[in-house]
Amino acid sequence: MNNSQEIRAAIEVENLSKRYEEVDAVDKISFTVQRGEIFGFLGPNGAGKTTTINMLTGLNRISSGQVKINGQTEIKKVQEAIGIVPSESNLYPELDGFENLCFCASLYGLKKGVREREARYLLEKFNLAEVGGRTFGAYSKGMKRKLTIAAGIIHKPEILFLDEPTTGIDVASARQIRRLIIDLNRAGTTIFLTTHYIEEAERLCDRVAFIVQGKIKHLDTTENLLDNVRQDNIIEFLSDKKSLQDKETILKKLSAYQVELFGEKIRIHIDRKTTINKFINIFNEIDCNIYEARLMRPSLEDVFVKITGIEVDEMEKDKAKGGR
Ligand SMILES: Nc1ncnc2c1ncn2[C@@H]1O[C@H](COP(=O)(O)OP(=O)(O)OP(=O)(O)O)[C@@H](O)[C@H]1O
Repeated sequence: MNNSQEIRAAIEVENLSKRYEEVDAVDKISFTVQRGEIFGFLGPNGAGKTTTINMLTGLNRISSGQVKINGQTEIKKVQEAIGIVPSESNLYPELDGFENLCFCASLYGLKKGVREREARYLLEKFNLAEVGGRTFGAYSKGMKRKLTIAAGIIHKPEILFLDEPTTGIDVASARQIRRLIIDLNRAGTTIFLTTHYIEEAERLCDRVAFIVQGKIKHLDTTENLLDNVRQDNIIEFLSDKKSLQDKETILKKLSAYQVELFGEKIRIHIDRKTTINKFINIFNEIDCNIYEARLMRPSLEDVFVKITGIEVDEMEKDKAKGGR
């Protein structure tokens, strides 16, 4: 690794492993997170995401390998530079929201005036001002998650670790949290997050590592991962039953393409450069009515399934119970 890479790297991981008695929870993983990135660790239950994040933040002992945060191997020396948001909240149920935030800020040595000001600011920013005086134990799941994130950033860390930030919360709260993550990143925070929601990784992350059974199966920019499957674009035309009666003529006219006809729909597999004008002309020639055209873009989900062979429903169903 050359010097310029070293300066830019927020997190460097080399051959990191964690072995529990029976299980290689994390098995010789290596990756680097650059300053200013949102880096996602995507994998099914039990893949090793939490174990990894815990080793990166000093909460779990490393079996072998090396972690550097801001070039430091000793986590204590960079404690103030990092913020940790665990998947299960670590806040005190008997303290109210404001007190919890002030307490976390005191752990980082913030003075009373500063921590109270920051706590008030964050309660406001996270739409929790009204419940700032309510005990944490009485918060809803979404409120708890937001306050836990607020607690993780009260000391303005350079690098934020988020373990499953939107698991088990409703759609609106999940969307708000994603917005907050993007805002934090735009303000300069490097983000390392774990998720088993592919859509979340696609929306948020600059780069994504697929982790399965403790190993990184693939690591690339979200753009490159999507490029893997974008050659397989499909355009779907909505027609009507009468227009689609003469299937043979339609298929003959479109014989240069892979075509599927079903119900009132015509699906045509195209490459990225194909425009839809030519199809409209063809449909006009054969008196086929078209009411709607829709480009069906493949998603990160398609890439994930292609690379790991894991069906997404399997991966997401266990944790989907709480709704998002
Ligand atoms: N304290 C422990 N003792 C023994 N095995 C453990 C321990 N913690 C985790 N494991 C095992 O290590 C593997 C990885 O677990 P980990 O919690 O890191 O996965 P994960 O990807 O975060 O999963 P999830 O999405 O379900 O939280 C699993 O097989 C798990 O059973």
